[in-house]
Amino acid sequence: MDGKRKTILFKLFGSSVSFMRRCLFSVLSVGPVPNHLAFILDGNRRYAKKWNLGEGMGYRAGFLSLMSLMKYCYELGVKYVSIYAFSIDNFRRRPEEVQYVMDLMLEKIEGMLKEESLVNQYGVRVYFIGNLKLLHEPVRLAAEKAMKATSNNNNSILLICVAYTSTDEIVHAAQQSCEDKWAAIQSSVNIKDSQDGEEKDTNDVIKLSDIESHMYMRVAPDPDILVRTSGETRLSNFLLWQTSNSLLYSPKALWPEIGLRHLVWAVLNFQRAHPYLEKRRKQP
Ligand SMILES: CC(C)=CCC/C(C)=C/CC/C(C)=C/COP(=O)(O)OP(=O)(O)O
Repeated sequence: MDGKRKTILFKLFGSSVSFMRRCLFSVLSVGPVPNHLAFILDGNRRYAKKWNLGEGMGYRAGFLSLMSLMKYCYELGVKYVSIYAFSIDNFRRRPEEVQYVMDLMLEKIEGMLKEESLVNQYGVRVYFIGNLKLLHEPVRLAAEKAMKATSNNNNSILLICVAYTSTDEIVHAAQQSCEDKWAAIQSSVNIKDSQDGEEKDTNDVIKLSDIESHMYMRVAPDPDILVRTSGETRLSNFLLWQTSNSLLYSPKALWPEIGLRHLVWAVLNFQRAHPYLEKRRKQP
């Protein structure tokens, strides 16, 4: 078969697969579609080992899976996708491994800024979530640039958790809330001193809403589903505050092996559990 025919056949195959996927999503959309999916990308190094690849290739394969899954999520109508891309604990890995992931991130973030990228194709707004000061400088700058460049996109939201752990997020939010409260108390004392007026209500109790308004994840609702690949059933310090009513799904597949069937299975399970999850959410 000559090259031209092969290309035509390849394109035909591609468009019929995408047509069937869209039909499948139309059927799935008859039930409730999750608004927010969160993923722990586990098993990249094991994938590389399994296929005798260099460790770095595991991460590269992981990035490709991430792109396909994001595409499926947005086609299905999921508005928010969160990923655990690098935890604060991951900085304790071998320096050359950390450097490899940072270089890969830099390369991929720069790719996101290109016009033909998935992010621009689907109108995705990107947030980098976490203690960004811990990132290598070029990655932090690229992350800030990507957040700014996509700030007018509003079809879907991608939250990339890097230099993130839940405990760090909670401590940060608690510290910020205390600082705000302290500043409010100070300013009310100053007003009282200068005006010698009526005492202002300076409630010095920190409320749940104060903490929540300082969480890094405040820009998104709580996840409906949390997926952790490679059969692990631990949360590993990811979104501990936000997942008390999320459906947890832990397929055996390593992250680079995750695909459409896992997404469909997760959504079907969510739809089955939906009445119960909704009831839990409405409880005060
Ligand atoms: C720009 C952007 C979002 C890039 C993301 C790139 C990417 C795939 C990062 C994954 C990093 C990571 C530490 C995954 C955990 O798997 P693991 O290495 O712990 O695998 P293991 O469980 O087999 O050891």
